[in-house]
Amino acid sequence: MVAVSIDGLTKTFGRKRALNGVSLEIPAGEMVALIGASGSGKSTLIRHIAGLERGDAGCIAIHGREIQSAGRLSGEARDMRRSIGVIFQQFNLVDRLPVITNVLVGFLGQINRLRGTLGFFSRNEKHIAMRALHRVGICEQARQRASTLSGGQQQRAAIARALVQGARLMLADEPIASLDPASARRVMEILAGINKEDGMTVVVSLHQVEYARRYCPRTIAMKDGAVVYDGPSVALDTAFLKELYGEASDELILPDAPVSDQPRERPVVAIGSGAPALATA
Ligand SMILES: Nc1ncnc2c1ncn2[C@@H]1O[C@H](COP(=O)(O)OP(=O)(O)OP(=O)(O)O)[C@@H](O)[C@H]1O
Repeated sequence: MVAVSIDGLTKTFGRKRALNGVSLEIPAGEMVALIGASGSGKSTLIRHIAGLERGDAGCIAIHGREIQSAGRLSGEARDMRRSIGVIFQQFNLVDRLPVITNVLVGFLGQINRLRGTLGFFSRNEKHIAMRALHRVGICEQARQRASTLSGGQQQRAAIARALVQGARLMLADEPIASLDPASARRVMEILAGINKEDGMTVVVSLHQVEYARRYCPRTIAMKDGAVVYDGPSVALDTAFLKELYGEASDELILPDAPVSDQPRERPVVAIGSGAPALATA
């Protein structure tokens, strides 16, 4: 089963072409990193996959169902969003509410509106929410206000909410950008664990390539709204990354990136060629 299928997606904001003919497929159960310099189009792509933004042209299907095509959202988009968990850099929790309530919000698409508005959740729903918090390692903080959690804990609560939602596809937009290295590793380990244990498809945009290499077998790199690399993360070499990130490369490239003649095993799109090039293994 293909989790995400994108064909010829284009998006322009004013004169800025944020997405330029993006086409790609992500099989269900993969964990994929999305990398690229600031402004390359990562967040815009994630928002389109999530059905939160409409493209100008092209289409996107999630688990074989079209969520948008030629600038129109499908009538099923709202329903489909339930199977898509989205995590943002800024956690998107309600600060004044307890952590457990924030996680229970994940049920809102599944229960009737009145019950959701009044905040009546069943024993079983509370049990599921506690299990999700246990899974991300913060069940002891369940009764605390969300605002009292550390950044890493807040991000873990956001992941728990996506689990409760019953998502099959997790889109994480720079989930570790504002975390210290230890918290960032913990969040990435949780995402990798969910991917391995539940077979959840995970697409995660990252600034630092080190995390892509460590946790994601596949990396998609973007530049100026286009996919310029799609292949194994281990094959990302220093020369390519310097070209991808330009001046920012010193901050973003892992120190032990392999040398440029590292063998590549999968088809890649190379910077500058504009066309897919089959690299040799
Ligand atoms: N709502 C918007 N209105 C106008 N321009 C936008 C909008 N959203 C994105 N853009 C522009 O589209 C381009 C891609 O932005 P996007 O946020 O997707 O990049 P990014 O790779 O996620 O960057 P970063 O790593 O800094 O978050 C940028 O030039 C950005 O300014």
